[in-house]
Order: sequence, then structure tokens, then C-alpha cells
Amino acid sequence: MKNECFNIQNLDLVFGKKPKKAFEALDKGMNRDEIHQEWNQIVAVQNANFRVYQGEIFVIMGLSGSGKSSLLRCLNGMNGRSHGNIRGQILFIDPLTEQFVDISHCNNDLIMKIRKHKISMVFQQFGLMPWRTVEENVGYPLEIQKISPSEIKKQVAEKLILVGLSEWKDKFPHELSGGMQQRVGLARAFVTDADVLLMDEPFSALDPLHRKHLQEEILQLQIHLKKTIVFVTHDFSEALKIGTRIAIMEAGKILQIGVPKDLIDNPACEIVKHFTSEVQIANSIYS
Ligand SMILES: Nc1ncnc2c1ncn2[C@@H]1O[C@H](COP(=O)(O)OP(=O)(O)OP(=O)(O)O)[C@@H](O)[C@H]1O
Repeated sequence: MKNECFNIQNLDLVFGKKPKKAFEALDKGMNRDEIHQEWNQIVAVQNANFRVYQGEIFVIMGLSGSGKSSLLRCLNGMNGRSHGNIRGQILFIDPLTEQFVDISHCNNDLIMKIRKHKISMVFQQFGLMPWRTVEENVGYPLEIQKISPSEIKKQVAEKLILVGLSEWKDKFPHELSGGMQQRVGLARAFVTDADVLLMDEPFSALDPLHRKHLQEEILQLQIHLKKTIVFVTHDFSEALKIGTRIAIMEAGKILQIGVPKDLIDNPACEIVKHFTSEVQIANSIYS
């Protein structure tokens, strides 16, 4: 039996000032567009039910606006606490203590602790501090954990080698390209001791070569460090390459969850079939 890391049950996420109206409308069977038209509420996630197991790479894949980032941000309480309203349950099971925490209802101190030590997030927009050098940005999570400066230097140097930015350690973010800034963001995520990484399109600004290199690094991280990774992408071939399991989203709903082979062999609906057939066509052209 695999150990769970997250257990998400009946999760709805609504943006807007009248979430109760939206939840009632969902219960009556109204769809996302109808609720938007009638109540001006955005249903970003509708009735999500899934588990993420320890040590897997769980990919959330879908087109723009399907609700991938919104769902990901529920997992560390960014959505449902400070933004948007949720209904349902988000349980995080600490891999070390095996204790359950209800992410949407626990107190702020606990959620801050969890974000500092347990669940680290890499954003699409890098989230770098412009006044800090590359080295200082990457070392920041260790600094706030009061790790000694010599240890920080050592760990940062290792992670900068991993993302190929050792030579750039004294530069500031504005001196780097978008892709390089994204690699700094990745190095900063890798440097933390968190067992869980939430990654929101972390490779979107990378050129194909660095993208391929870092996809392989992510796979190595999972194999050697046994990290649990929840990874958002709109690129189905990326999902197939790195995903242990993949959840496909459309208009706020999860259409299918499965291992890559399942999705290709048994697509649950036309939308999933569309993604899988595009990849198969691309493979046949390039093979
Ligand atoms: N903070 C917010 N306030 C209001 N609406 C939001 C907020 N965040 C997301 N939304 C809305 O929720 C829906 C889902 O957006 P989300 O960003 O989760 O999609 P996505 O699949 O991640 O898209 P992309 O690939 O373009 O990032 C969209 O209609 C979006 O406008």
C-alpha cells in the first residue's frame, strides 16, 4: 500500500464575492459558464477528488484557464485561505510524522511552518528578490532556517552547478534572461529540505535544451531524493515524460487521472484523446 501525501476530497474553488451562491448553483447542476453569467463567480476548480502518493511526480495538465494553477495553489493553502473560497477537504500527510493536517482549516502559524519546511513552491514568474544576487536568492530559504553561512554557501554552490549557473552567482536577477531566472527559482526550490515540491510551469521560459536537462534532473530528484512533486504543465509531452501519474483538467474539472500508458491506451473522453493523438502524431513524424 502506497503512502498518501495529499488526499483531496470533493474540492470546489470559487473566485468572487458570492461563493455561497456559486456552491448552491453547483449543487443544482449549473455549469461553470452558467454560474459566471448568472452570478459573476468563477468556478476555478469543480469537484476535484484525488490522492498524491509519496515519492511520485503527479502532473496536472490542461489548456490555459483550465484551473491547473488554481488547484495547485490549494495544496499549500494559497487558494482557499487568502484568495478564493473552497469547499471540500485538502489533507496533507506529513511524510515524516505521518500526521494529517487540514490545509484549508489549520491555523496560520502551522501553514507558515509547512510552507517553510514541508511544501516548497516554484512559480512560473520566478518570485526572485531583485535586490539580492543569484547566490543570495538561492540561499534565502536556508537563511531563514538559520543555517550557518558556510553551509549555505556549500549547498547553494551545489544547486547552482545543477542548474548550470555557477558563473552567474554574483549577478542580480535583472542581469539574467527569463530562462536563467527560472533556473534560479528552481535552484532555490531544490535547496530547501521540503519533501514536497509544488511546481507551476517551472520550465515555461526555458529553451528546449535546458528544458530537457531539467526534466531529467526532476526525474533524478524523485528517484534519489524521493521528493513528492506536483507539477503543472500545459505541455502533454512534458507530462508524459516526467509524470508518474497525470491528471487532465478542462474547465475546472479533472477529466481523467492515470499513468501515461492508461491515458494513451484508454482515453476517457474526446479531449483526452485529442491530447494523446497529437503526441502520437508528433512522435511518428520525428521518429
Ligand atoms: N486570484 C484569482 N481571482 C479571480 N479569478 C482567478 C484567480 N486566479 C485564477 N482565476 C481564474 O480561475 C480560472 C482558472 O485559472 P488558472 O490560472 O488556474 O488556470 P490555468 O489552467 O493554470 O491557466 P494557465 O495555464 O493560463 O496558467 C480562470 O478563469 C482564471 O481567470
